[in-house]
Amino acid sequence: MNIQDTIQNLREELNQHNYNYYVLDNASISDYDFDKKLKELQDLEDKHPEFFDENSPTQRVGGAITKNFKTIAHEYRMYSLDNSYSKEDLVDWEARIQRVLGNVALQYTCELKYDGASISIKYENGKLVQALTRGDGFQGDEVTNNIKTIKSVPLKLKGNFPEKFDIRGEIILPFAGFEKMNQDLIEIGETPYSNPRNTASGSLKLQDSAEVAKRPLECLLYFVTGNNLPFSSQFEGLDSARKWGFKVPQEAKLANNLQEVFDFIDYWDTHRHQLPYETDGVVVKVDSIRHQEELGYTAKSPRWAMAYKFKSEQVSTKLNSINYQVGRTGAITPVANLAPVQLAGTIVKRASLHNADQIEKLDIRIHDTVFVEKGGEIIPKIIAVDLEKRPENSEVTKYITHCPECETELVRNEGEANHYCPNFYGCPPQIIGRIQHYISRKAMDIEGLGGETVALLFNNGLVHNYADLYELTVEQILPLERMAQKSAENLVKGVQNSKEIPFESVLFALGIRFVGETVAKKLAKHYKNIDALRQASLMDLVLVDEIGERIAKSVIEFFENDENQRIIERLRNHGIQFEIVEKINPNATEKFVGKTFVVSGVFSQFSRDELKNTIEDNGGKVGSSISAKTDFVVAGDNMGPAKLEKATKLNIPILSEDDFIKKLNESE
Ligand SMILES: NC(=O)c1ccc[n+]([C@@H]2O[C@H](COP(=O)([O-])OP(=O)(O)OC[C@H]3O[C@@H](n4cnc5c(N)ncnc54)[C@H](O)[C@@H]3O)[C@@H](O)[C@H]2O)c1
Ligand SMILES: [Zn+2]
Repeated sequence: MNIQDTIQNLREELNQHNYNYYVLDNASISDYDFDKKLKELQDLEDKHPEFFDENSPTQRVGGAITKNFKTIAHEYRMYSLDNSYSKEDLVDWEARIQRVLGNVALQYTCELKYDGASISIKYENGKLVQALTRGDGFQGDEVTNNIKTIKSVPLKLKGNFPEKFDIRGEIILPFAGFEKMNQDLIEIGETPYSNPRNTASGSLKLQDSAEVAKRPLECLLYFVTGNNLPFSSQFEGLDSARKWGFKVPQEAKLANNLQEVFDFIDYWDTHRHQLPYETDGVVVKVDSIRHQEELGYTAKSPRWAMAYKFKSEQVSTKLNSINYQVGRTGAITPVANLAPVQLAGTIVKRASLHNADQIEKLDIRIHDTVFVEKGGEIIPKIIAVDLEKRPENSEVTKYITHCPECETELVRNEGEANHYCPNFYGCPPQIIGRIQHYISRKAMDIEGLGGETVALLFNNGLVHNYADLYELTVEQILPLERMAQKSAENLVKGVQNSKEIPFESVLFALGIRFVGETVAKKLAKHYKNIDALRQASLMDLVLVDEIGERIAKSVIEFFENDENQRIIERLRNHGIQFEIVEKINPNATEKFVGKTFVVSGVFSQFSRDELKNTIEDNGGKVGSSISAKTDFVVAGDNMGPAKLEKATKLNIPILSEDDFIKKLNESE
């Protein structure tokens, strides 16, 4: 291949990766490999300036605009950052700067590099007016409504702010929130998200801002841009932004020379794992804005800033074997057993392999030497195989075809990543898992009974499903390992007490696939009792607010099953709550009887659920979409434009939150 073709191929390949990464939020190579290829291209282009192309990925910001949002041009361009991987790179950078500025003394602002999705937010007269993604740097997606749902983004500023400016920051998902989201997904049998960055970036592009509001996103700010700004350095800029009400991390430091920059880098290279969010490096910025202006920009990044990337914590180790775990919903998860190795402060023995596709994509084989990385995931993951160390007689991994626990043939539904064991009622880990879920805190909250005891009860033939729990006696339990009179009595008592648990938690406890806590609440509220839910048709179910076809089908399948019907009858005979107990609200009135409301947007004094409850408590109905039957629309902070248009067209009065409260307090 000649040089020109090599360059062309690299450009095409990198463009495809950019698309996967920025548009689909689904990278197909590691960042490390991506950066290596980009560097390779840069080197070739430097050596062969005759093949220069302003559209090369080395010359352009990698992101892209999507078609799902309004495209708007940035008033001030958004740039990327130059990368450095060593302190020598920074020394060279300072020398380049001093060639431009002369031998002036330089101060640097050092900041952490937050790993999320960049955002530019425009404020006018102290009010948030617009938020754009970086897009291709010239124009971005308008995601104002989604950004407004993030609690740390001020809608109104305080203090002495300029009349008009843009502020730049990063939308991130802190580890705790990310893990909670994943825990919720795992609980209902869904595949967890792969890392916080992609999840944050994907969240920005959701169409329904009410969905975005549920995600624990945060916005960390690092740069103010505009005309006539009231500060003359980056460090002062950060401080001003803090005073106007923005969340600007306090870790930023002013360094008086490169040595102090290195100290900052060294400190955070070891302490970054204690931060509540992910950072992949440090950003070093020439502090004086006058100097920044003098230095200017390349096609892709400012000359006055440099990202220093931490070496991602990677180790190589041997893959000894692959285990296949069966979850409570029957989903199969392959797990790699590794030769124990030290990584990011812990000893790693296992790594997630996700699913069959992942194994095939990376061509992971037993006895391979693999690279393991610890990112924002709960357990580390394998990112590549060291092919040079592959043993000669190595064989392609054959994914299992039968359940390792019950030997049933596995199935894989179209469009799903995981294989399933369909032996719902005979596969031990599924049975045990279902009972463990049933007794868990958010479900039936059974005190005196833990996950291990459930397994013990099952293995001793005492329970086969959660209805069996209610027939356990102290005499039956006592002979079990480590079981004393007192604990046996507590167990039986705990089980009996669970008869008080309200219907919505019972519905969650049943463990219907895709029916998590929130969905269970919705269904309980809508149908009021289990018989109404059991008789609901597919059509009927999907009409319930926020219930999609996938959930609806799963509910129907659950109730069609004879075994489930029998178990439910037994639970009913034991006195489990199968209908909602209406709370009597002393503030309830009849003032909204016969009126249908549609609620849209985000509110400051109510959560959406509280607002809906208030309407219902006062006799009104809450509709899911605007139609001729709607009497009022209650509009929060960022009602969707389509809804607004529809309401106006149909001449339906739109109430602000304040209007609604006024109406509520009006005498009848
Ligand atoms: N794996 C893949 O397929 C793939 C594809 C494309 C890009 N990538 C990865 O994405 C990265 C390149 O993306 P990029 O062009 O957005 O550059 P970048 O993420 O390396 O740096 C620029 C961005 O850093 C952010 N940032 C965070 N903290 C900041 C701070 N304190 N000050 C200023 N900016 C801050 C800003 O949003 C800015 O846009 C590389 O790490 C690359 O490996 C990977
Ligand atoms: Zn099985």
